[in-house]
Amino acid sequence: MPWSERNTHHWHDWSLADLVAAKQGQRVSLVVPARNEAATVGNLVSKLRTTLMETSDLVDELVVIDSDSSDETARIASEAGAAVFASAAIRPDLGTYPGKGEAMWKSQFVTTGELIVFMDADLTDWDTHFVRGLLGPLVNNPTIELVKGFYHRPGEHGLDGGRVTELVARPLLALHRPPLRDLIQPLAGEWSIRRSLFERLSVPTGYGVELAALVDTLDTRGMDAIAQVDLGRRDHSHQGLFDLGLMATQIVGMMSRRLGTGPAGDEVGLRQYVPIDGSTKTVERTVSLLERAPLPTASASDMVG
Ligand SMILES: O=c1ccn([C@@H]2O[C@H](COP(=O)(O)OP(=O)(O)O[C@H]3O[C@H](CO)[C@@H](O)[C@H](O)[C@H]3O)[C@@H](O)[C@H]2O)c(=O)[nH]1
Ligand SMILES: O=C(O)[C@H](O)COP(=O)(O)O
Repeated sequence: MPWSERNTHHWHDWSLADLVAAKQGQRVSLVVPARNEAATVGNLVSKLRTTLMETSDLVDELVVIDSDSSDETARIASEAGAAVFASAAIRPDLGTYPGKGEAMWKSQFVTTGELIVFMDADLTDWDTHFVRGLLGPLVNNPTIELVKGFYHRPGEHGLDGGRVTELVARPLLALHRPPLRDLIQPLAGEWSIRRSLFERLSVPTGYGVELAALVDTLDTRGMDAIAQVDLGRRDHSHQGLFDLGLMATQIVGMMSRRLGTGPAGDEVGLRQYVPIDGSTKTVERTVSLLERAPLPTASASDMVG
């Protein structure tokens, strides 16, 4: 039976009660990295808390990592019932960098669960069963170490992926890691992982984090350590194409590094051109390709370069 049949599941394959019973002895940490998500984080946290912590025992801790927000994200998340940590304030001795991957990497120092579930904070169409689905394979199958969500993305460009998924992630995987083509949403922000694996991964501080986790899990553990789960429908707030260029650069940079063809340093200069008043403005953007080293050896000067 091919991987896509063996290791593809649906969130309703497991009941909440069965999962709570099956996870016995293992703690679950739900981690939400958030940068300026005041509009959505409160509702997200309170729904997750009520359903998965108060009326059931599936999640043991719900942690929002505030990724240098300049809005009310931290206060709103805290009032909704999350434990909130500023990414920059976690282990300051290790330094601090901007980015989603950095927030996720730092979460390891303030969580205790053997099982970690990540969820984006900007979801607009979602439900708490996402967490249930992402835990199903981890709780029930000891060989599974990383679980990726996938979903229908309503109204998105007539395809089921986003713009970076279709134009960057899928082509990169086709060229360089064909087994991962079976992942329907390789960039999904909703995924879960055993702590024992996460702490051994190099973690790009920016948006390369999702694809790097997949590539490195494939390379070190094989496809049989990965599962994917149909979570139904999902929608989120969308970045403009200009900013997705930065995300794409980080993802291509992460892959180049793994192919041994990455740039010498941890930064690249992305040049973009913006039409303004009939002329073209050149915008220079510095894009970080920095990666945090696997946890046991990490220190401020111990970055992957
Ligand atoms: O510096 C940052 C940037 C973003 N975020 C949070 O990360 C999540 C996802 O960020 P977003 O900018 O909405 O990403 P998308 O454009 O939706 O990108 C998709 O693709 C990315 C690359 O794989 C993934 O990291 C995302 O989770 C996935 O939703 C949100 O909660 C953000 O608040 C941070 O915590 N720090
Ligand atoms: O998965 C992606 O490609 C990014 O999340 C962007 O998605 P979008 O094109 O739907 O905004």
